[in-house]
Amino acid sequence: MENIANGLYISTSIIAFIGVFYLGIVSYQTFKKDRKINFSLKNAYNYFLGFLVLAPVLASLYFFPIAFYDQDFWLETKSQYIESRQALKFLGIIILSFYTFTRGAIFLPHKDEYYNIGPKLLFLSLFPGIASALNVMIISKFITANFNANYLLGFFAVTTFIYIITSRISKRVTVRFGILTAHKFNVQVVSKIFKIPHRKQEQIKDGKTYTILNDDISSIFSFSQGIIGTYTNVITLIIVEVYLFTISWVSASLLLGITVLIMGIFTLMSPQIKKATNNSRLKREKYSNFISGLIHGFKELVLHKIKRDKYQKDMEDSSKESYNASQKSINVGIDAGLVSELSFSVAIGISCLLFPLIFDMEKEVITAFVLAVLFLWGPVSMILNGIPQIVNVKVSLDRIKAFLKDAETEELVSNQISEKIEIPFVQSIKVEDVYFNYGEEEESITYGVGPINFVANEGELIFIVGGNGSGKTTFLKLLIGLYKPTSGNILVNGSKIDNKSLGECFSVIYSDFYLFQKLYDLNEDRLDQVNDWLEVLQLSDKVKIEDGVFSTIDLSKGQRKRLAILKSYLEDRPVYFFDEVAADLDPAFRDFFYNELLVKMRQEGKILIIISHDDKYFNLADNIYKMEMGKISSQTKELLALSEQY
Ligand SMILES: Nc1ncnc2c1ncn2[C@@H]1O[C@H](COP(=O)(O)OP(=O)(O)OP(=O)(O)O)[C@@H](O)[C@H]1O
Repeated sequence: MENIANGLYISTSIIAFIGVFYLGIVSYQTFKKDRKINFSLKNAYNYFLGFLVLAPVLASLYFFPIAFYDQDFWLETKSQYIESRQALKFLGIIILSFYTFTRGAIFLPHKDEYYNIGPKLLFLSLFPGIASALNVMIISKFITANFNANYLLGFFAVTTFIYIITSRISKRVTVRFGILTAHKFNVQVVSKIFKIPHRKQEQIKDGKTYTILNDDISSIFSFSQGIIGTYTNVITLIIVEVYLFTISWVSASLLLGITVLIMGIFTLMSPQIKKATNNSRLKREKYSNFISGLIHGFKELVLHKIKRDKYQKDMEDSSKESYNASQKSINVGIDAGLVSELSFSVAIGISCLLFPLIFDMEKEVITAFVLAVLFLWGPVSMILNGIPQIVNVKVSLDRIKAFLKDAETEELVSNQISEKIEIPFVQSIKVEDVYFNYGEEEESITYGVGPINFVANEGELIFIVGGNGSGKTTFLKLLIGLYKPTSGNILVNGSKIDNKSLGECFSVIYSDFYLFQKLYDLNEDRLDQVNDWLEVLQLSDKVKIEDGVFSTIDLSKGQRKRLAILKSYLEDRPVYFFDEVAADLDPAFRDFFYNELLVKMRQEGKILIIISHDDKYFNLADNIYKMEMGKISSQTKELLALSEQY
């Protein structure tokens, strides 16, 4: 009894310490203004609801000694009983205070939801673990000892109630936790993707990005779900193992040894699981590339049976390969699981059949032991199932980390140079001896452009001409900061600026542009001109702009181009770069584009750089540059008119 009282005081101190520690953190976060007061009715309801869960917990403190030690526990006058009773009452008061104060943090929510959910989850998920361990102890006590079944039944009812209620809350919070974790990773990955240098991003296959955003993040979601279950089961395992020690230390030691052994088996097998999982993810990437081809190349594929059938076959093969690889990684997990189950069965066999003979154990003890061990089977296999998931998530995290590594370097570079440069007005943009190489230097075949020297001033209209592969698009990407020059400088208003800020100066329409339904960047001052522009673009009966969103983008190619031009105009940036924009426009609208729109924009002081083959309009140009074999040269209009080689 004295031991029990001491044990209770130790538990009480631990709970009090955790409570004070948590309150310290909450106070610090409140001081740092990370938490703000929020007295809502919902919060108050949740807070008081918690007392309903707490009531049976406190009731179980009353029932526990009656059920497990002495039916007259609360009546006995012996000093040890009085001491234990006091310790138990003290524990009750501390549990009540713990809830009252720590749960009070609900009225001071943290701005990062993790801080609200995390402690709640860790705390709540303890209960189902403790409750199910207590249930085993009750049943095993019922078999082995001569106790009044009514008390045990009462206690059983209380623990079951606690189990159900806390499981329900904990599972719901777990889902929230999983969603939050997956969302957080999603946000992180997407924000990093924007920081990957464009050249690197071009080299990453679609399949990789899809797999990272789908498979890897899903595996983080599943893991965050599983890990809480594992935590609850580990609590059950620890309590029941401790209990087993009180029944038979020999058998319990064996069981503990086996548990450690099983963990060891999994640790040894985890490199194999990791290798198989990694391989399956790579196969999945390959399959995702086929999905990308199916979406983007659908028109090409669907036209001819032979193409369609061959592509479908390749896709099926890749799908099979990907699932076979997953099967391999699952198989390794299954083998590890079976070895563990076998070890567990051997442990039961030895402790139930062999040890009783050797150590002369009583039948009741064996029965209680077997019962508890059999009960443990469920939590143990759930813990074991969770281990491959841990490996799985490790693979996903490593892949995400590797994927983002390039992004980190780019972020660092841009942070060093730029400090929120805003360029409202560009007077001149100058390119000085810029070179760029596509391949790495050690590669035998590399393609590069340079030297490029180019200048454009406010209110100038400049044409870029050149044959296929001469380097026009590469020059465009260099000028707008998508590619970083291998050497040379790009100056805006005479000053060197970094790539990111360079991009801010431009509004660009690429030859393979993507039209978003929402206008993410528009100058509100220009909004009142929208209807007039839609009229001019002959789109007013097709498209409306409401709250910055096009009512539709399901239009013909030429109409979409017109919409892209409007979108670009609404962006109102100082420099415009259009790559083959007029190519899909009908003659009337092409005329409007060159003779009216560009002229109007030039009058507004914009710098206009146009990649074009429309020699008919070259007379509008202030300057014409010609690209050949990656080099650029300024040409007079007259010279170009004589030459037909662009
Ligand atoms: N992503 C890339 N990786 C490697 N080389 C590339 C890449 N893009 C272009 N190139 C090479 O760079 C050269 C210039 O290509 P670029 O796209 O700039 O030419 P272009 O003048 O725009 O051609 P086009 O009129 O056909 O669009 C070409 O020889 C091409 O093979």
